[in-house]
Amino acid sequence: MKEKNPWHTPVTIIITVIGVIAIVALVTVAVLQNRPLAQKYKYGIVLDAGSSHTALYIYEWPAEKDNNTGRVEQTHSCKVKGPGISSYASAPSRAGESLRDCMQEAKLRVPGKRHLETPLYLGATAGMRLLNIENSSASDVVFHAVEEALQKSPFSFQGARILSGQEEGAFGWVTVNYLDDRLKQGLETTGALDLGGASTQISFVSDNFDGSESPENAVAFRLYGNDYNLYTHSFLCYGKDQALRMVLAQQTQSGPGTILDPCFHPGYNETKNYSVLYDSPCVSDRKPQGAPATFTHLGKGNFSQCLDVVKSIFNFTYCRYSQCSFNGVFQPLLQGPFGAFSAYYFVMNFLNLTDTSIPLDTVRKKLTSYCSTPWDQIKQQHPDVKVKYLAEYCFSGTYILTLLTEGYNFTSESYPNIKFIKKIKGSDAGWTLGYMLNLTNMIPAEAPDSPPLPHAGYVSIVTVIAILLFVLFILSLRPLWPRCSKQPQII
Ligand SMILES: O=P(O)(O)OP(=O)(O)OP(=O)(O)OC[C@H]1O[C@@H](n2cnc3c(O)ncnc32)[C@H](O)[C@@H]1O
Ligand SMILES: [Ca+2]
Repeated sequence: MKEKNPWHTPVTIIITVIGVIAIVALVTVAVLQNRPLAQKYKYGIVLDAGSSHTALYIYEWPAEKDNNTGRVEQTHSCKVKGPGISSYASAPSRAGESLRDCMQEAKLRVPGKRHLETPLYLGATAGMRLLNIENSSASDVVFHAVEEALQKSPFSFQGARILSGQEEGAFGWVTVNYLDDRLKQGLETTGALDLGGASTQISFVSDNFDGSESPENAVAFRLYGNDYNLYTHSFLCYGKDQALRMVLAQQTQSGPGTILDPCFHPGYNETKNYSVLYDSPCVSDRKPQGAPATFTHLGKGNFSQCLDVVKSIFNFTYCRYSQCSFNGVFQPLLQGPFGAFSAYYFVMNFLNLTDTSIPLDTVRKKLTSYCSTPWDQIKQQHPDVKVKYLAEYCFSGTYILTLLTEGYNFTSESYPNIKFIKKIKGSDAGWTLGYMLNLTNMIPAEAPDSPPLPHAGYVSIVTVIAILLFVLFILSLRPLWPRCSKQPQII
C-alpha cells in the first residue's frame, strides 16, 4: 500500500493556506499603508520689489513635508515690465498696475484649489529705502497702491514691507546655503555677495566673529540644530546704479558742461540732465550750484583712470574697529567660499569673467582692453544687448573688481573662492527664498526626526518577520502532526 505523505493531511493543508493568506495580507497592508502618497504640492509667492525692477517668484514644496528641508524649489519666475516700484512715486496707481501681468501668470501657474492658501509676500529693498529717506509719504503712497492691487489677487496676501539691509543680506545667505543643502547637513557655509542697483550686501560666517565688536552686523540663527553667527552688512548707495551716480557726481563736482569719463568707451557721447543725475539721496547733497541744465557725457575708455575715480567713492581712511571693509564699517576676516549673484553675475558673465581661476592681473588686462574698445564697435558686436547695460559694462566691471578687492579685501589668494552664480539647482540666488522660508517657519531650529527605516527596508523586514512567525507557528504545532505511518514491523 502506498504510504500517505504526512504533509498532505487536511489540517496541515488548511494551516498552510491560512498562513500564506495571512502573510500576503500582512505584507499587502504594510506596503499599502506606508506607500509614498501621490505628491501634492503647496505654494508660496514672493515679489522682489528691487530698485531697478520687480520680479515674482513662485516656490513649491511637497504638501506633507512642510518643515522637512531641502525640498522647496522655485517653479516659476516672472519679470515685471517697467522700472522698480520706487520709480512710480509720482504715479502710484501705475505701480499696482505694473504687477498685473505677473500676477495673472501666477494665477495660471498655481493650481486653482491652492490659491486661497498660498501666501503672497512683497518685499522692497534699496529703491524704496531711498525713497523712504527722501520722501516717506511718497513711499507710503506707493506701498498703499501695491497693497491694494495685491489684496485683489486670489492668494493669501501677507503684506508689503521694506526689508532692512540686514534682512536682505541674511536671507540671501539662507537661500544660498539652503539650496546647496549645507544647513541641514551642518556643512561649512557659503558666504553671499549680492550686488543690486541701489545697495550691495556681504554676508558670511567667520570663526573670529561673535558679534561683540559690531552687534549691528550680527545675525544669530539656529537652523537644523546648528548655531550660526552670521556677519552681514548692506551698503546703501553701493548698488551699481547708485555707485555710477556717485562716480559721475565725483566728475561733475564743479558743474562742467562736458565730462570726459574714463569708465565709458571712446566715442560714447550722450547729453545728460543734471537734475536727473542728482535726484537721489546718494548724491543730492553734492549737487553743484549754478550748473547748467545738462552736461555732455563723453567716453575716454581708460581702465586705470576709471579705477582711480571708482576708488574715490570709497573711504578707506578711518576705522574704529580692529578691521574694516570701507566707510568705517567693521568686517571680520573673510572665510570660506562665496557665491556672488545678481549684478555680479550679469556683469561678469557678459565680460566672460565668471571663471575666478583667471588671475586678477589677467582680469585687469581684459578690462583694460574692453574699456578702450570704441563704442561703435561694442554696439556692433552686441546688437541684442540693451544699450544702457552695454554702455555701463566697463564701469560695472571696474566697480565690481574694486568693491571685491579694495572694498571687501579679497586678494589673489581668496578671489578664486568666489563663484559667480545666477541659479542653484534651478532656483535663483537672492533673498526671496530665504525670506519665505523664514516667514513660513519652514526651517526648523532643531534637526527633524527622520523615519528610522526607508520604505523598502520597512517592507522587507515585515515580510521576513511574517515568514519567521509562520514557520515558528508550524513548528509549534508539531505535537499535532500525524505520526509517521511507517510502523515498526513485528516479526
Ligand atoms: O537690490 P536692489 O538694490 O534693490 O536692486 P535690484 O534688485 O533691482 O537689482 P538687480 O539685482 O535686479 O539688478 C542689479 C543691477 O543690474 C542691472 N541689470 C539687470 N540685468 C542686467 C544685465 O543683463 N546686464 C547688466 N546689468 C543688468 C540692473 O539694472 C541693476 O542695475
Ligand atoms: Ca535685489
